[in-house]
Amino acid sequence: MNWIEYSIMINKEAEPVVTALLNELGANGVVIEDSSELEKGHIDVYGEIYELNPKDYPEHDIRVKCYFNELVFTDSLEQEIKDSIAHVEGINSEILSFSKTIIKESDWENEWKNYFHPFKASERFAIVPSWEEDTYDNQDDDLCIKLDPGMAFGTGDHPTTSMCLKHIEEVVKPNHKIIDVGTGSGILSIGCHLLGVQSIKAVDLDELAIKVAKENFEKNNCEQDILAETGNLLTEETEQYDVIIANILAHIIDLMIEDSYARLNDNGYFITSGIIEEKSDEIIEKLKETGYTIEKVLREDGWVSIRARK
Ligand SMILES: C[S@@+](CC[C@H](N)C(=O)[O-])C[C@H]1O[C@@H](n2cnc3c(N)ncnc32)[C@H](O)[C@@H]1O
Repeated sequence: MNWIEYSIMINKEAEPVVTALLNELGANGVVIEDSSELEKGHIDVYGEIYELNPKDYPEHDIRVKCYFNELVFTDSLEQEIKDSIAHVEGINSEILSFSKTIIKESDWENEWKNYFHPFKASERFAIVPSWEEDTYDNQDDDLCIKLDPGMAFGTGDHPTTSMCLKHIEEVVKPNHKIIDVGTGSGILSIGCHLLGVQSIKAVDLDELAIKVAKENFEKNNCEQDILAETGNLLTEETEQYDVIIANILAHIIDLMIEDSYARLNDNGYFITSGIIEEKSDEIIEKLKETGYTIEKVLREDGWVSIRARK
């Protein structure tokens, strides 16, 4: 089976809404190539400054690349993507353009290897792809999440994920019981496990995500402690948790706020992310109305992540 790499040129301001839309329309993996990255000095995990390859970046604005299984990427889906993005508020139609490439299954792994290198996602967590595991020099004693991106969202380089990792490293304790809703690659569950948590449930609506998450749990030797299964938000949950994590999208998080409150123990944490700036006040208001105290709000590149406390 082949994959479709769909590339979309957009203006920077539209990035959060466009990536959110692509995730909603079923994209498996979204990569952002930002021309302004080329101008920054990048420091690798060894503290060395390195240069990005200009070939991988657009000369101006932002290129969003997203990936679809060729069987689902129909003409009507392509049209729906074009129409939805053309109607995004603030989209610059002079910059907007679309292009499509077919990636053979056999080339897929190498394609990711070009993009994906070890990096620090937060104070304590580093993300290390399996093919660089043996050569990674862990000078800072980072907690290393071994990850191959596969076809599920969650490589740690998206601000919505790294902001969750920042909340997690601040509040999660080994005795906590945790549910990771919309686990994707399983990255946040692996992070919790590295902090010593032994009771974790990871759910996702998407069967493929659960398959990839399980593979990643095995790579991190935590498959014994994490129960991974398909599920829709918290609708089928009957147990109580100390921490509920959900990096999805504002309108989906909205649907689970009341259930999250009911499923949390007193003083428990609800860590949410995937909320675009424009929706954050609405979500914060609803969290407060439900009974939560807002403990910390992180913001990055137009995305907001909220830590609420019961
Ligand atoms: C943005 S990704 C987050 C992945 C990972 N947790 C991270 O932080 O990088 C959102 C995930 O939520 C899943 N999802 C979307 N709607 C869902 C629902 N109603 N119930 C459970 N999972 C859902 C998607 O399949 C996707 O894997």
